[in-house]
This record gives sequence, structure tokens and C-alpha cells, in this order.
Amino acid sequence: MYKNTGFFIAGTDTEVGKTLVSGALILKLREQGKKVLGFKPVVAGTYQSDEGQLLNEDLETLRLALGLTAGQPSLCPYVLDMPAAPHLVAESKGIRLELNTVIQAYSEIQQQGDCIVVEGAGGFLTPLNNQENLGDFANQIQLPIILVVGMKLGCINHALLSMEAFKTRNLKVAGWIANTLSSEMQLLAENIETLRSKIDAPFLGSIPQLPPAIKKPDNRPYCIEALAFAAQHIRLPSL
Ligand SMILES: Nc1ncnc2c1ncn2[C@@H]1O[C@H](COP(=O)(O)OP(=O)(O)OP(=O)(O)O)[C@@H](O)[C@H]1O
Ligand SMILES: C[C@H](N)[C@H](N)CCCCCC(=O)O
Ligand SMILES: [Mg+2]
Repeated sequence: MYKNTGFFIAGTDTEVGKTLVSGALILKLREQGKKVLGFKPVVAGTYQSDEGQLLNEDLETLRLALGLTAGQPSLCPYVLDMPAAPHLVAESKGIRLELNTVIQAYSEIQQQGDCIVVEGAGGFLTPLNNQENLGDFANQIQLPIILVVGMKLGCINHALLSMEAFKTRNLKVAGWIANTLSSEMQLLAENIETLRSKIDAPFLGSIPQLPPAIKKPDNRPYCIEALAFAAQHIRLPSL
């Protein structure tokens, strides 16, 4: 039913660098001459562009990496305004997020390219509604997973719980990435070593802190230089 070519970028939590990694992987796939597409099942949080458009920072980062301008094509079926748990934001507007709608939007987009990079939202099991979550979506589309571990205290447990959730669903894990966050954790190298010894999937690299000149502005997309910086530090698994 699906081409099954691409990656699902999962995170140990929200705000761990999934967007940075998604953008970086898109650049690497484009370098190989692939026609790449991007997708996000739901976004929560918008900003107003200078032209007055309501945009989302993750979708605009994906668009920048893909070489697309703002707006078309739509890379996400649900754009919610409040930066909070999507099912709750939707509920507060009288909307129910539906897995079927997400799958339909995904299937239209993924047919348009050679491969697709799907960024999850929050951690792996973020709810869509009271019955369905993003793990169900990942299970249906069956893309190999890349786990982004946000390097902060507690990430070992979060990484291992995420790995268990992938295993339970028989999902292939193409690899994992250690992403240093805006404040560098204590014993960073030792934490990465512990993760390497415990995660049963290829280690694809570690992204250092972004240099100050290219760090992400609050509530705005990453710049292309930040995505290129991250891309230099990670390896692309074969498709
Ligand atoms: N390597 C890094 N160096 C410095 N700051 C970073 C790095 N990676 C991520 N950050 C910061 O961490 C924050 C979260 O990153 P990002 O938006 O990529 O996370 P996410 O996992 O995509 O979050 P969400 O669940 O909202 O999609 C951003 O403000 C970003 O600037
Ligand atoms: C709005 C935020 N940046 C993310 N896109 C969504 C985070 C959902 C978290 C849900 C939860 O696990 O509590
Ligand atoms: Mg993101």
C-alpha cells in the first residue's frame, strides 16, 4: 500500500531535536539526488510571518530543508494554534484528531516522491485522541524508525522505554542519534557510551550544541546553516 521508503523520526520526548534531525536527514537525502518529501502528523503552535501568514516552525523547517516555499504543498493535516498536547488543543476547539485522516494525508504526500521523512510529535506515544496515538500511526506506515535522544538527565530511561515501544510493535529501528541540547549535560560522553551499550540499534552520530550564530530563534524555524551543521555530524542509514 505504501512505498515504505524513508524514516520516521521519533524522539525520547518533545523538544529533543526531532526537527533538527529531520531537516538534516532531508538535506542528506537530497544530496543523494532523491526526491524527498516531509510529513508531520500534527503540529501545535503557530506564529505569524512578516506577510501575515499563520505558520508552524517545524513545518517551515521541513519546507526549508525540502527547498519548498511557505504554504504548498501541505505537509501536515492538522495545524493547531496552541503549543500544547495536540489532542487537548483539538478537544478545546471541538475537533477530534483522527488516525484515518493522518494516514490519508500521509498516503497522498508519500506518493509524490522517492522517499519521505516523517517527524513525530512529542514522544512516541503522543495521543491523537482517547483511543489512538502516534505509535499507531508509526505502526501503520511501517517506516524504519530513527530515535533522537535529547541528551539530558533522564534520557537513558526515556530511550530504553522508547526502544521497548518500538519492539512491541515490531518496528525496525534504523538507528539512533544523540542530540546535545542548548545546555550541555554533565558526563555527556559517558551518557552516550551507556546508551551505545544498551540500545540495540546502530548509532548514527552525535550532534554538538549549535554554535550561537545559528541557533534556532524561539518560535521560528531553524536556519539552513543549523540543518547543515547537524547533517555533518550524522550518518544516513541506507534506505
Ligand atoms: N544541537 C542543539 N544545540 C542547541 N540547541 C538545540 C539543539 N538541538 C535542539 N536544540 C534546541 O532545543 C529545542 C527543541 O528542538 P526541536 O524543536 O528540534 O525539538 P523537537 O523534538 O522537534 O520538538 P517537538 O516535539 O516540538 O517537535 C529548540 O529550541 C532548539 O533550539
Ligand atoms: C507542542 C509541542 N511542541 C509538541 N509538538 C507536542 C508535545 C506533545 C506532548 C504530549 C505528552 O506526552 O504529554
Ligand atoms: Mg519538532
